[in-house]
Amino acid sequence: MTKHAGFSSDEAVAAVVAPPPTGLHFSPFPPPTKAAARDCKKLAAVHVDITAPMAGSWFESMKDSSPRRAADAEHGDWMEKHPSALKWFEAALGAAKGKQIVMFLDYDGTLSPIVEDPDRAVMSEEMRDAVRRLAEHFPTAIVSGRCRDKVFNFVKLTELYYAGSHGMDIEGPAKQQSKHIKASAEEEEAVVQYQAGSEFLPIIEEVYHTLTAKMESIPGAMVENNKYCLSVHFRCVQEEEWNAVEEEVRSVLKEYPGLKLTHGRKVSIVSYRSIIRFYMDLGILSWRFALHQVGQGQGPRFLLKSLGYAGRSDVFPIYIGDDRTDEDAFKVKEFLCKMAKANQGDGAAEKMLT
Ligand SMILES: O=P(O)(O)OC[C@H]1O[C@H](O[C@H]2O[C@H](CO)[C@@H](O)[C@H](O)[C@H]2O)[C@H](O)[C@@H](O)[C@@H]1O
Repeated sequence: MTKHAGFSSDEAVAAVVAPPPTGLHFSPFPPPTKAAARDCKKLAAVHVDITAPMAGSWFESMKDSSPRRAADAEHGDWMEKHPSALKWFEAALGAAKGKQIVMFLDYDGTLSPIVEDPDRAVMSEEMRDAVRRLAEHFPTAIVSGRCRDKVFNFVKLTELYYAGSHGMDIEGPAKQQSKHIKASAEEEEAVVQYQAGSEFLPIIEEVYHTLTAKMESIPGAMVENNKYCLSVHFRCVQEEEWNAVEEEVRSVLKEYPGLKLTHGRKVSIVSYRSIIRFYMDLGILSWRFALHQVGQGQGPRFLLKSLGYAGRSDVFPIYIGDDRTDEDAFKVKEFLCKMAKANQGDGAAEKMLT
């Protein structure tokens, strides 16, 4: 498999949002694995408690976040736990039949190769063309941890939705530009927009400066300002120094108890809400609630609403991503499915996700 041909990638973990379980609208798809069930149970432990002492497992888990491509036993084990959704491609096609597909694509590591310098994570023309063609057929959103402007500057396709800063900052095409939205004449000029948590911007900015100063003493470490969240990169830091990076980040965050810490691929992400909550707000993950009418879903379900698909049961969202933050999204999806099956309301889900 070519790393960046089409939407497949040896490193990518692609998730196809499962149709509703039996008794509601659909049967489980793809078949749940034991590993997936375990991951689902670990949901509450995904985010880092910065007041807790640094666990030794942090280091191992960080190494795992950039899986090796070599076909060794460790890699085989990783692949077993993270099976490619392409295995179920035919089944996915079948399950999507007659439904409206909505595409959610991660940027780094999915549309662009992982590189040492985040500013050089350029997307190929071939990939841009593939996304362009995809968007001709399905409403398509790019979901990224990067700030929205930055990811737009990489992708440069005006017909897409962009959910930057893990969904805290969303902008869609003017409705007249989107063939997927049925807009009234007055609405045609309107640009779909959503920003949340602007009151936290000064704090994020302050922490950005503090962390940047702290990282100066660690060769290779770098802080990226993604507006609503920050990424502390350590891809270019010697492995022996990774703990130093983590300790510095945690010591700064102790002064800001409201801020959350999440880990991606050789990156520590600082945000004012957990990434899982970002995705809840984005609406991808409230999908099941809309589908099953189990609860009201407290997130704005922004993208789905603006596309006019909220509450519809004939929609088939597909989310493709490669990072641990994307895995959060997949885990929540599994979790919501369980909640739906257990017939518990949104309130319970929200409580467990906070
Ligand atoms: O959720 P994502 O959109 O995947 O955001 C996660 C981080 O992606 C970017 O960092 C990753 O890609 C870089 C360029 O290839 C690489 O150098 C880095 O090690 C990766 O973690 C982005 O630069 C970060 O801001 C995001 O947090």
